[in-house]
Amino acid sequence: MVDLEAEITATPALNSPAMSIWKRATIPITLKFDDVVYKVNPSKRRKLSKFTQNRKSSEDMMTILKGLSGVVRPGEVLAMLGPSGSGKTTLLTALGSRLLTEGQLSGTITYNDKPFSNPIKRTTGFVPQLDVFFPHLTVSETLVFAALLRMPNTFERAEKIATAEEVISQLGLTKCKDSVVGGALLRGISGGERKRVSIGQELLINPSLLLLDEPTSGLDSTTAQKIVSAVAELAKTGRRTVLMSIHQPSSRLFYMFDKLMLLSEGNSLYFGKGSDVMDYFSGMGYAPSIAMNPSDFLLDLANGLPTDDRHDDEGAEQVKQRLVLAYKLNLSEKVKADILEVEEITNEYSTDQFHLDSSLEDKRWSTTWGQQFSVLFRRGLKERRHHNFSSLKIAQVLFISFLCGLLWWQSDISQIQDQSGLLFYMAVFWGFYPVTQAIFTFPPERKMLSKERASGMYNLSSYYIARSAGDLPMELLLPSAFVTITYWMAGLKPAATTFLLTLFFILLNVLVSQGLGLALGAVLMNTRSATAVAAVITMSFFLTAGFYVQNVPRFVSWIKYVSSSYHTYKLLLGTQYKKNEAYPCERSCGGGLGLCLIGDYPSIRKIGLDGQALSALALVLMLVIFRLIAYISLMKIGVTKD
Ligand SMILES: Nc1ncnc2c1ncn2[C@@H]1O[C@H](COP(=O)(O)OP(=O)(O)OP(=O)(O)O)[C@@H](O)[C@H]1O
Repeated sequence: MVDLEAEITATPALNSPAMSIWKRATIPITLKFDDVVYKVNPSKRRKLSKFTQNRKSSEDMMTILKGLSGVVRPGEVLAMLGPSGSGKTTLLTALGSRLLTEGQLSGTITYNDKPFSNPIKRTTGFVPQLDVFFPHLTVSETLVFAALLRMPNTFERAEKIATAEEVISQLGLTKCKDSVVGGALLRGISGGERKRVSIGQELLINPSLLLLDEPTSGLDSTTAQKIVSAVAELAKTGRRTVLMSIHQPSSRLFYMFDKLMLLSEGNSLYFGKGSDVMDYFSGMGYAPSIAMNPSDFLLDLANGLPTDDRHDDEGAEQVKQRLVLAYKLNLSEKVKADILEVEEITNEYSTDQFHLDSSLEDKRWSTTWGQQFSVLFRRGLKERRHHNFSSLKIAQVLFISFLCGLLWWQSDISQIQDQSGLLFYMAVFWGFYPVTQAIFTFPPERKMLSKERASGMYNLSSYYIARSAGDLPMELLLPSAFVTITYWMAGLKPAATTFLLTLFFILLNVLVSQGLGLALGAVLMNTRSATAVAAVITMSFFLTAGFYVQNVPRFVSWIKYVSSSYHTYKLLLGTQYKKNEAYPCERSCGGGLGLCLIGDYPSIRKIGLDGQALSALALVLMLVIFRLIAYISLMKIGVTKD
């Protein structure tokens, strides 16, 4: 496997042909949206079945977007302004076709007069409000992996890497390119740098349509200015269509937008040229009484608080209603006419141009399954190198292995009770430890998975297999070390086949337990709840494994068959002992030592040494079922709410 850092260093510098790919959008897009209404059921939205949801009366639904219309052309930047909760993110998400299935969306949204499609998806960049990254990857690694996954195969691997390098330099990230991005628990790059990395990830695909949700929130005005002017420049020079939601732009930023949309409680109060907005409201009698930032004035208006004493007698609700009505009377027809006019103009792009460009063919993924797997596997190893090769984890397992070896030091068959205790302990320890590790696989990556799947970056199966395989070497290495140390120290049967079979069944048990942990993490997507449920399940498995209690009432005795610990324990006993083998025992009558058959040893007789193949089959079935449950649970991520 080629080392990524070496590869990055070896890539051609900025004069690579790859760097020109994002100078101009491949296909300029005219985005039109007309009468967009979005309703959600504010309560119980997750618990309702589709059937019940359909029966819900429309009064129960909350309308978040109330008939919004507009047009944004290539090279234009539309800023959506409005108070918190006015619907900016929802509209932006709807326009990026990333709304969740639980709401009801109506109206029309078209891209060059066509509905959303896979080629549009792959040429749409979406920068979410909250940046989502793998904290342990460096800036450079983050962008290179994104380039390898998102850029189509019409580009060579070296070109993809060169493009990532170019994005780094264009966005001024060279200084921090080798720093880890960081996260809640790990100090990394600054907020402004994170935002630029986030934008950079979207620039890699040379987007024709770029949607940015609050790209300046939390940044100082100079950094915000730099980011917005870079984006405006990209729109102009590359004929890109850019939409951004923005809370309260400074006056410097305000004048960079070509178009403005002012929202209030899901209603449009203004849609049109940024330069005309102040005239529009002053024409209605609303003008700032003092010199102020236009966006402050517009936000006051959207909140129903005119900064003008002529309207002191009007309540906030009255002001808002008046503005909504005025929009409907004065502007909505104009916007609709604009939409119609654009239809004719955009016909020039609306033919099958997307299909002419091989990079935009209507196939679902930009890269092959194998490439996705390889990149995701390498990315997973890099991100989790600290976790997987944690010396604490290794020390923990080594300590337990040696302790077991010492406690059972060179035991022999005369101590059959002790030996079966060790076999039981091996079954339960390796039925518990991997579960607790695997639970933490998917929940921390949920947001990332959701974001990347929504961008159509990769197939779920390539992610799933790469992710589970990434942890496997360590997951298998530790139990192998444990079995090797304990087995020989404890004096279990000194035969290579028996040792190898013992190791094989322990590893099978590890894979089953890992599957259980993956399934619990994926179903619950919450490590705390998953840990609580895992504790109950694994304890039930231990209790029913046949070591603690043998005389189980018939009506609950079936329970052992669903316990992976029972099957593993039985397989370990069957590997170690044969039914007809003798062990030294005390004679029942006459005293003294004699020989008894292992098959007659009370606890072994109860569990039985027959049916080994069935137990192995049961473990294999569990392995498949748990992993299927995990996979099916992950399928909903990216198409339902986070
Ligand atoms: N799925 C949902 N269920 C219930 N309410 C929702 C849902 N989605 C959005 N809302 C509500 O819709 C309104 C608009 O939300 P949105 O996030 O679009 O606002 P915003 O203008 O982007 O706000 P901010 O500037 O604070 O990010 C809010 O009141 C929000 O609580």
